[in-house]
Amino acid sequence: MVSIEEALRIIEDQKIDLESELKPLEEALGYALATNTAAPFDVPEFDNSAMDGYALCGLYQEYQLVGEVAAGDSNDISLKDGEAVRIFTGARVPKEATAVMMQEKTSVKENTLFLDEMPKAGQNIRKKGGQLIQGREVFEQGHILNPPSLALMGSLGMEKLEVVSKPTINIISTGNELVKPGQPKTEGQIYESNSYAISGALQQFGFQHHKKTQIKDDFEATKAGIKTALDSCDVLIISGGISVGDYDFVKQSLEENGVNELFYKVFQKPGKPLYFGRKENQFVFALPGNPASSLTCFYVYVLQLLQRLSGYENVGLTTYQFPIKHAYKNTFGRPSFLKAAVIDGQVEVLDGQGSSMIQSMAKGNALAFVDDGEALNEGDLVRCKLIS
Ligand SMILES: Nc1nc2c(c(=O)[nH]1)N[C@H]1C(S)=C(S)[C@@H](COP(=O)(O)OP(=O)(O)OC[C@H]3O[C@@H](n4cnc5c(N)ncnc54)[C@H](O)[C@@H]3O)O[C@H]1N2
Ligand code: MOO
Repeated sequence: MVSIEEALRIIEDQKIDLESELKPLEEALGYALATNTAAPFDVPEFDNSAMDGYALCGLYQEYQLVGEVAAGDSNDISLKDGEAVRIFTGARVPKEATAVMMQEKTSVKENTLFLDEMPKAGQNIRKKGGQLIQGREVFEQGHILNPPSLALMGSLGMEKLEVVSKPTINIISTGNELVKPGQPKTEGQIYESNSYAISGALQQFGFQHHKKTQIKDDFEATKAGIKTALDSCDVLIISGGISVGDYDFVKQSLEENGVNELFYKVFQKPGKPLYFGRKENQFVFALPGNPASSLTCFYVYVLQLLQRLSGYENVGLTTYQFPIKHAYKNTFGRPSFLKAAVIDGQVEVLDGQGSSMIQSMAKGNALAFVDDGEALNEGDLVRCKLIS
């Protein structure tokens, strides 16, 4: 049995080879850049107007109007002192322009433009290179592509990006008692639900599973199912069958498939029988079958590895500290990740902390960490990971 810290360190210490691929912009969200990126040209590439209005040559309150420039126009109007052109947001500002005045502060009589106030030099002109200078670094390798990053790369004309590949993930659920939702079930059977939590949590963080299978509690079937799943994934996530019962065949089946144990059992609640192993460059998590245990282990351990395999530098859920709304003592005999709700900056530990209880986790939004035997008074700070 290892401590939570030891388990996390073992995951962190794994040597990992990253691979990269070209991704179209539309599919690159959430990927880490595999290379440094420099700006191929200045952004903006030319001085342009920040307003619909008039581009002015010289600083006066009255101008002679000599034409119009719309966004996308490439014609070059040259202005003389005391002249102005009608201009629109994003349109190229003539070289000689001193400022742009927004149209609400102007009036036009015949060909003469009158301003309500004196313009200021440079006003409402977005300067060439104001955001990025050609050749300078835009993003370092490892930058995670969020929506504004995609916009920026698009504005640099980049259609495909060299990104770190994400791992291929397979899911196996084990248990004779499990029936797929929508199918008839007999007494003693339950509907399979862990795989939906895992595939949902994968999607929540920009991953997706490749194949999902269900295996009976049978040694040969478990061994064969694991072998098949390992044929097509980088990370295998198994739920159930990892404890010490007579029908728990996962650990032995992993060994027989050449997977080396890196840790088994963590001193924590929920999720004590968590297993982590490796076979060359493939990783296996066997999550305890209890629904709250398997999902908690995903958030605390599996996510970290998936993000590292994707080239992320900062991995896992951030830990925040919130004052607790009520006194609480952890009497479970193990350090605990408690189902909790963070509301208005305060954390409430929810009823229904059993490892099989998923409804409290579904209604909450956080895992609150309380150490073994720790007694908290109202207002004490609690470390929380926000899960939704
Ligand atoms: N003698 C001991 N018994 C148990 C121990 C122990 O230390 N000694 N540990 C308990 C703890 S803690 C946990 S957690 C569970 C984990 O057991 P398994 O990983 O072997 O899980 P199962 O026995 O297969 O299932 C446990 C529980 O969860 C339900 N389950 C399983 N898979 C699913 C699924 N895909 N969807 C919905 N529900 C699922 C299953 O029906 C069981 O109720 O072991 C304790 N026992
Ligand atoms: O550790 Mo188990 O996950 O308490 O139920």
